[in-house]
Amino acid sequence: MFLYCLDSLTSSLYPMCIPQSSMMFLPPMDTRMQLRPTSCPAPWIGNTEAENLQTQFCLKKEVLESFKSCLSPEKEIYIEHYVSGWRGLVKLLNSLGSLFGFISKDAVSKTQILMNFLKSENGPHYATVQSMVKFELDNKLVDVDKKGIYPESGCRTLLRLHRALRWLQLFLERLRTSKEDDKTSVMCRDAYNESLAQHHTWLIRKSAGMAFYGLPVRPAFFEVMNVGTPEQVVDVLGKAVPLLYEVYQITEELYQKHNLLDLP
Ligand SMILES: CCCCCCCCCCCCC/C=C/[C@@H](O)[C@H](COP(=O)(O)O)NC(=O)CCCCCCCCCCCCCCC
Repeated sequence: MFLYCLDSLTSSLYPMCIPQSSMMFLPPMDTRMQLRPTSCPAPWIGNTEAENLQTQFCLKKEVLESFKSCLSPEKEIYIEHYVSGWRGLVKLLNSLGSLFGFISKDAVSKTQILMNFLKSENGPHYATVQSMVKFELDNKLVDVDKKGIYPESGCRTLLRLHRALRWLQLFLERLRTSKEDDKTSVMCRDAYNESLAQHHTWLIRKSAGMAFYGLPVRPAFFEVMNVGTPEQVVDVLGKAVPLLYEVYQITEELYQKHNLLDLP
C-alpha cells in the first residue's frame, strides 16, 4: 500500500510504501492527511526571511551545543542542558510530521517531569544527574523493584531518555557513515532494534516501526538538520556521536553502580 507523505523539506508529496499488514497501527486517516500538526509549524516557514532565520532548527546549535554544555569539567551531567538537548531533538521530530506525534509527546512529557523537579523546592538536588541519583536514593524517592508511590521519579524518567540516547547515538552513527541512497528508515529501525526496542511493548515497537517508514529520504533529512552541505553534516555528526556516547557512558556507569538500569 502506498501513502503519500508530505516531504518535510520541500512541502511536496512523496510516496512511502507501507505494508498492508501494518496499516492498523497508523493513526486515523484525517490525522495522517494533516501530516504536520498546526501547533508545530515547520520551523523554517516564517513570514519573512529574517523570521525564517530566527526560527529555523539547527542541529548544531540546538542539540550539539546543549549536549556539549551538559558535561561539567568533572564529568557531571547538568540536567538542564541535557533536557534542552532533548527539546531540540523534539523540535526536529515535530517538523517531520504528526506520524511522530506519539513519540514526541512521550519525550516532551519526560523532559517536563525533569524540568518540574528542577523548578521545585528540591531543584538544587536536581542540578546534575549525579546529585539527583544521590538525593532520590538517600531519601528513598525511587521505586526500585516495582511501581509504587514514585512512578515518575527523576531516576526512572531520566533512564527512559538515557536508553533513547543510545538509540540516537547508533542512528546518527549510521547516518554519518551512510551513502546517499541508503534508507533512513532502515538505519533508524536497525538502531532501534539494537537499543530501545528491547525495553518497549509489542504495540510500541509496531507503532515505532510504522513511523520509521515516514522518515524523509537521506538528502532531505540532512537538510532538515540545517548544518550546511552533506559534508558539513557528516562533519557535525562526527562530533556529535562521540559526545553523545560520552554522556551515555557516564550515565550508564552511574546507573550500573547504583543498580538502577532496570527501574520499573
Ligand atoms: C527521527 C526518527 C525518530 C524516531 C524515534 C525513535 C525512537 C522510537 C521511540 C518510540 C517511543 C514511543 C513512545 C512511547 C514510549 C514509552 O512507552 C517509553 C517508555 O516510557 P514509560 O516507561 O514511561 O512507559 N518511552 C521511552 O522509551 C522514551 C522514548 C523517548 C523517545 C525520544 C525520541 C526523540 C527522537 C528525536 C529524534 C530526532 C532525530 C534527530 C536526528 C538528527
